[in-house]
Amino acid sequence: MAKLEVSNGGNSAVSEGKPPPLPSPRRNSKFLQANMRILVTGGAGFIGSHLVDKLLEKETNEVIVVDNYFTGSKENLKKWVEHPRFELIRHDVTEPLLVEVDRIYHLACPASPIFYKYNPVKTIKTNVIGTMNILGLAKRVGARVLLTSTSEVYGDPLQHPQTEEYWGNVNPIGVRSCYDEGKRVAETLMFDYHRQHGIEIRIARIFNTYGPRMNIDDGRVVSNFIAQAIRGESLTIQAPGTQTRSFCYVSDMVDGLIKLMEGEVIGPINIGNPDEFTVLDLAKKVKDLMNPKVELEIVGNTPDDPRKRKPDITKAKQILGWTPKISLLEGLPLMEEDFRRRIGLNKN
Ligand SMILES: NC(=O)c1ccc[n+]([C@@H]2O[C@H](COP(=O)([O-])OP(=O)(O)OC[C@H]3O[C@@H](n4cnc5c(N)ncnc54)[C@H](O)[C@@H]3O)[C@@H](O)[C@H]2O)c1
Ligand SMILES: O=C(O)[C@H]1O[C@H](OP(=O)(O)OP(=O)(O)OC[C@H]2O[C@@H](n3ccc(=O)[nH]c3=O)[C@H](O)[C@@H]2O)[C@H](O)[C@@H](O)[C@@H]1O
Repeated sequence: MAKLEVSNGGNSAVSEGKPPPLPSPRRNSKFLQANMRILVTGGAGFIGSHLVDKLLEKETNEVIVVDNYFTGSKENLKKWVEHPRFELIRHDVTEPLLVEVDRIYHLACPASPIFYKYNPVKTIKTNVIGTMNILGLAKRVGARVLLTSTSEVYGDPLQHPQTEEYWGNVNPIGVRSCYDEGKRVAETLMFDYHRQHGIEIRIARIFNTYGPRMNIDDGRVVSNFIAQAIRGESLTIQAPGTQTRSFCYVSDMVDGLIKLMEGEVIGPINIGNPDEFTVLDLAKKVKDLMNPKVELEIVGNTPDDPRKRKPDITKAKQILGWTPKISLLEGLPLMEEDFRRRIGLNKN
């Protein structure tokens, strides 16, 4: 029996496991093997569309995106429509999918709290049934699958910064559970398909990522503050404002995801920028950089908002040779430029 790399609660280890399923004989033929065929679920969204841009820079990559456009948009991919190495399919991952691919980046899932709480039953179906469908596809065609999990699997963490070994502090019945418990089940499914069926898996635990192309009315903190500053509205700091987050620029995130997919270790691996800020710090930075006239307003918060979050990225550094390059002060102006263009308000 083949030896497979598996993770033991974040500690990479070697254990007995089934060998991965073989790609179909047709995919093995010399002609078809020339290109790497890559499926990106949720590829019309924020991170997904940046990932597609990066993947298509390589001439031997073909990309298929499936997306139901719940939070994503064709606009994000418009430069690739008609490109010979690109295909876009309207598809909901809660339904089975039949395509012949070598790699699957599985991102499909609403990510902003206002969107994932809008239809929580659909969110958990997307995480559970959607991930099972994708793993079933991987099993059939012998593809390697990467899941974009989340720092929300650590819940309101009692360990700081969070290492991959930490099991988390998650409310199983709260309003965020459709997302955080959904992702925890998705991770479990990944490992069970790996151990039981030999599927090649990779799990990234993504920490708060920001950058151009986020939905303007996405509801997440960086996009909200930038849109508010540009429109001259008060920046809405959800109480108490001392809660922390660590913000990763999207190009760094995409590099980390590709390194993880093409590396040897299955994870889970934290990918994020460890520079930690309070929400109040972030508001002050956006105000100073973009519109010193705007007010800071404390508003009510939502239940179970994690009080602090900062990734320990020792594993990403050592195993993937990855570190984030873009600081918050470099990334915010890049996002401001994109938001000003889309909102249609230039800097005075
Ligand atoms: N951005 C972050 O800070 C962050 C942090 C942690 C994890 N993640 C994960 O990364 C992934 C991408 O996040 P994002 O920020 O780009 O969010 P996003 O909302 O912009 O992208 C999600 C995409 O998935 C699509 N989608 C949703 N449900 C679907 C379904 N049932 N079938 C098909 N497509 C569906 C949406 O239309 C959208 O295009 C998500 O899995 C998210 O959980 C993101
Ligand atoms: O990185 C992660 O793992 C997760 O991070 C985010 O979840 P969250 O950190 O709650 O993201 P935001 O909605 O951007 O909130 C961040 C903080 O800013 C605060 N906030 C948000 C919006 C706002 O207008 N004002 C404000 O103070 C929130 O209360 C929260 O404390 C993402 O939305 C999830 O998709 C992702 O999985």
